[in-house]
Amino acid sequence: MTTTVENRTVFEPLTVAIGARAHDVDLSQPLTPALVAEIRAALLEHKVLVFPNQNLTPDSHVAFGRSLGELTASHPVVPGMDDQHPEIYVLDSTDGGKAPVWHTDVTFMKRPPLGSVLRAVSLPTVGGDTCWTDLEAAYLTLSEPLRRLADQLQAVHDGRKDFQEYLDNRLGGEGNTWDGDRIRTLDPVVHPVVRVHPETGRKSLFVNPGFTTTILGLSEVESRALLDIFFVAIGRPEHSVRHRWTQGDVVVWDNRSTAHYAVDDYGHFQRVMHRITIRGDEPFGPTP
Ligand SMILES: O=C(O)CCC(=O)C(=O)O
Ligand SMILES: [Fe+2]
Repeated sequence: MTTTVENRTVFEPLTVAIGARAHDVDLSQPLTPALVAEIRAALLEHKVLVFPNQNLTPDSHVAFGRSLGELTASHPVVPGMDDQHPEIYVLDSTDGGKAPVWHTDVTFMKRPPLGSVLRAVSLPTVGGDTCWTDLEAAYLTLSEPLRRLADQLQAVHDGRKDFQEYLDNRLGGEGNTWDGDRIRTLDPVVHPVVRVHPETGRKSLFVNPGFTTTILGLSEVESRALLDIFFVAIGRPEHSVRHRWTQGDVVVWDNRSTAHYAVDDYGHFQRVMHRITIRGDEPFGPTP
């Protein structure tokens, strides 16, 4: 459904499953409470909101993020942009800032972010799109018996493959403060395989090829086979939206019910994005 505020059309759906584009919204200006409420409601309905042609600075990017919720540090491990902007995570393709795999952000922590606000700062001349996919739709592609099984499972999420070396070698073992704790180790965490959205009550298939390594209580072979089945359910084009960036575009996503994939099709061109993250809560599964 298209959303209107004071007779203006604000959000136009991009697909029936996921994604909407905002019209006539200037994120550099202070937002009225009514508009903030519309953005929050649209995020629950569409999961991914595209705000084209914005003119944000690092300061106004942070200010917009704050209007949506409490911000985290840039990342548990990767330092923020500078002392003035510790919340901004700079993804620079020439310094490892690529993510060409379906993943939900920071699920290797007990409390992954609620959502993120990503801004295109410097784009390659070709390629560099980002895709988001609906994990509620992924859950619904599973057969009923498999859904019943998934509802009961828990899985291990491990960020060490991606961030341990960075933590040890580039930061001397001292990461950022996350949920009040200084990060010195990246101990794997356990989350339900099916996450219940804390605001809508809808179920998502909350595993991801980026960070989920095993399913608790299964043999290694069973765990691998079942994760493969779950991963195949994630990322169908029909459940996904792909954004072709223009400089200044801002995209907000709900990290509780989506995964995303940054397409690495621009070779050695530089691509720089700024991301801020909104603090989230501990995922919970369906009650038996
Ligand atoms: O670079 C992008 O388009 C997205 C990268 C990513 O995974 C993120 O910002 O969380
Ligand atoms: Fe990401």
